[in-house]
Amino acid sequence: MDIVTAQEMYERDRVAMEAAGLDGKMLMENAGRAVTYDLLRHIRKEHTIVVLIGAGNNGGDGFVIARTLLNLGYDVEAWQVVPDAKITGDAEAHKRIFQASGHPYRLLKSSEDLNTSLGRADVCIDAMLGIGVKGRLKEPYVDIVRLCNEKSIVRLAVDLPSGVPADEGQEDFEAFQAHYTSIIEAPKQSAFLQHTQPYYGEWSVVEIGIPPKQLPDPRRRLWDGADVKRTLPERDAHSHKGSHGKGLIIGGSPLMPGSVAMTARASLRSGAGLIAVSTDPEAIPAISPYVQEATFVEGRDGGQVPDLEGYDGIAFGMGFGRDSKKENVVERLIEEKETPLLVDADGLYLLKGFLPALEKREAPTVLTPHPGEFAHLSGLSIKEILNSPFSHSKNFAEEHGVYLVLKGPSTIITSPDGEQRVDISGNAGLAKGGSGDVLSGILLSLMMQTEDVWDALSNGCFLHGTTADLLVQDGHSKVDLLASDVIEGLSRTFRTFSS
Ligand SMILES: NC(=O)C1=CN([C@@H]2O[C@H](COP(=O)(O)OP(=O)(O)OC[C@H]3O[C@@H](n4cnc5c(N)ncnc54)[C@H](O)[C@@H]3O)[C@@H](O)[C@H]2O)[C@@H](O)CC1
Ligand SMILES: Nc1ncnc2c1ncn2[C@@H]1O[C@H](COP(=O)(O)OP(=O)(O)O)[C@@H](O)[C@H]1O
Ligand SMILES: [K+]
Repeated sequence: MDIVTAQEMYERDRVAMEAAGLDGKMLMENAGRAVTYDLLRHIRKEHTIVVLIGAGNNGGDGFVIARTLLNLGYDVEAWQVVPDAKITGDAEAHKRIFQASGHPYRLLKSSEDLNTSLGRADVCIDAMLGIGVKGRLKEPYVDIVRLCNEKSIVRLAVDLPSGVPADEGQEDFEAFQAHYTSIIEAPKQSAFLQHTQPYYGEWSVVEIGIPPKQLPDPRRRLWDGADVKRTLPERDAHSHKGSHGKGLIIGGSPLMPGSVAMTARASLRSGAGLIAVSTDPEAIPAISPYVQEATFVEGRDGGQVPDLEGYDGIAFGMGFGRDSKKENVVERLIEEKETPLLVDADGLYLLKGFLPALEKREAPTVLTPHPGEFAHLSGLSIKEILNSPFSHSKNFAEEHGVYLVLKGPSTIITSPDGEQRVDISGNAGLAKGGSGDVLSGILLSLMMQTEDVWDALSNGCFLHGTTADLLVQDGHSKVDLLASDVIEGLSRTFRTFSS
């Protein structure tokens, strides 16, 4: 499923009209009807419904929705919240159809009247503003949004909760707080950002007849379970341990042995053939009982770098420490240019001074920062990153020729040529030390089992988050879930998603 900006969405409407001959009124009818049937899942026959209709095409959708609900026999009050003169174009055409169908609407004169109406209602449908919103809401929208948000009422939004910008990069807004949003055609960037996503509530996407084959590719999409089923490699019956990758994990220290232990165990639980660990010898007794299948390699004494040859993939950094004396390891890893390399956690701090050298590497380099680590690497503030994660990730990945996995509730995975995939699996049970180490292990393992690093990373993020979701659905809670539970839960997720 594509993820679009407002501009890209307008472009889709244009393509539908010019290339396929659909006209705007037809699209609005399709949109309004599709949204109505989607919203009906949240409405009961005995409910009283208020539909709020704004000035643009989102308001036009509102007239279609109100008409469809009235035709179906629901108890609906349609409120046009702007003067008649503001309803123009396709929206005006649908207003005429609404009236010609014998349905009345109420015109907002004072918010007192609307307040009374909302006070009687069970459900409020926000068809005021969509992707056309510019800047902060003006009156009368601010007042109405506040009234709706303070009422104990089911709040459903059409396309976007009014006031929420469609695109990243805008933080100054006030908006309708939806319990559920029925998104038209494709999710907008703001459905995935920390500061705007909560306004959507739950959401899903309705199809309105725009022909997919005619559409430009935004090179930004949601990665879901169907994608995983389609791309996760099968395990060949005649395979041997060498066919599934021999991985090296460099990390851990006497005070942080657990991180590398979890990475190694997660890697093996995700199908890696062999895993070797290079760590401080003092940490080995703490690691080996937890992951008996792993071997240990020498070479961390006195700042020595282990032998890096003969591996199908290397993961570096978890629990390693940030002492700059250890930077020699980074230099050596970059030189080992033909082996895929994943860098996480402390490794990302040590890597910062060597970013320009990454372009020498021939095999893929994968960086897996959370926003704090990405801020350190990029020199941006965490706030800048959270406000515009799509563009900052893209710029960074393209500039340094790396795969960037920017972790969070919506994880954005960017390829060196700027294509993006978003994984929204996972829950706050993962907001705990160790979750990232487990993810690194899964990613290392999947990277070694396919030529397609891009799919491996996307699948790894999905399997990690989905495992946490499955564990929380049954057995665990978000409070008690541990990173090590996620490792043990992988078996169920692989059973579900492997063919
Ligand atoms: N052919 C199309 O273009 C289709 C559009 N659709 C709907 O149309 C929406 C986009 O339509 P529009 O481009 O008309 O945009 P909107 O419906 O978001 O409305 C734009 C209007 O809001 C006003 N406005 C903008 N910012 C404001 C602010 N901060 N405070 C107060 N008023 C503000 C503008 O002056 C303009 O009148 C989509 O979100 C979707 O719901 C659907 O009907 C499908 C087809
Ligand atoms: N609230 C959340 N919802 C969904 N996923 C989350 C949430 N918090 C964290 N995660 C996921 O958990 C992992 C945490 O990684 P990271 O921050 O590196 O943790 P650590 O370094 O403590 O192991 C990432 O994959 C991230 O996407
Ligand atoms: K809306």
